[in-house]
Amino acid sequence: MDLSRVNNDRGEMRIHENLDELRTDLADYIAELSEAAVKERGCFAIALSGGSLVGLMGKLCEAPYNRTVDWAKWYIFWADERVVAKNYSYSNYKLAKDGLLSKVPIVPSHVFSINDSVSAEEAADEYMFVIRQLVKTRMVSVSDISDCPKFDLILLGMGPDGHIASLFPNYSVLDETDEWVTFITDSPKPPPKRITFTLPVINSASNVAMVVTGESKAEAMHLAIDNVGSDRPSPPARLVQPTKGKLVWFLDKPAASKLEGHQLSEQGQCGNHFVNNHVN
Ligand SMILES: O=C(O)[C@H](O)[C@@H](O)[C@H](O)[C@H](O)COP(=O)(O)O
Repeated sequence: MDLSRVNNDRGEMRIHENLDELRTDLADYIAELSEAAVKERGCFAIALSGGSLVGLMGKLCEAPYNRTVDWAKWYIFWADERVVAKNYSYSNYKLAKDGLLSKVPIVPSHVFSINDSVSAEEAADEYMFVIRQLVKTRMVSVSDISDCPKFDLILLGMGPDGHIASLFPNYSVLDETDEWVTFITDSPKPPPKRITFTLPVINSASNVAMVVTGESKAEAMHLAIDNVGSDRPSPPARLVQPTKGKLVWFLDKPAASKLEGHQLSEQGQCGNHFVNNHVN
């Protein structure tokens, strides 16, 4: 696999030559984390997002992963969800069900989708209650420095404006520290009503993967990673900083194209952030 890997204070960057290689690397990464969590604590608590992410996880439905992953031990959540009916094309649950969950032997009672028949506020409260029960039984671990749930893996995409989950730039929910799950009713990306994990929950996870592809994300990636100075906007993605967990960025070259040092590393030289380390 032709890939450049770099570690810096913003996590590990994995920049892929093409989407097919990114898909394989992402499937390997998720399968390895699942195996480690099942070995260590008997189950794997994973939170998904919407957008292109589920499509990029598609290799998990294929050999060898469809047979080797211990699907019965997976407990599935959503880091954010649109408050719409589950059969509606906007639903992140439907996206994941159609693209992944219906194709592998997941236990239906391990799939924790939101209540879509109540208000966004009630859906967020109920979802927090559900997670609280699972933390009590340790199906979801708990952070050792706060009372936050510690998911084994939270998978996030990023919008061109730098939003993650349903935490959009300049929204007050970015400052929410009391709740695990909160809501908005005026999302700039449709549909308007959404629930979302808060930053303390995201940053308490054992592992966070940011999966970001396409040139439209290049500027937001630059603002999320590089030291751009306080006069430039700081996108929500910059606030993803797991306290004790590990952060990995899965990028394609267009998404990475504005990162400092990327062009230099493309020419085989060392940039500020990038040292080419080709892994086979
Ligand atoms: O439900 C949602 O809208 C998402 O969870 C959202 O945060 C998404 O992950 C990003 O907007 C990236 O989406 P793309 O990968 O499709 O650009």
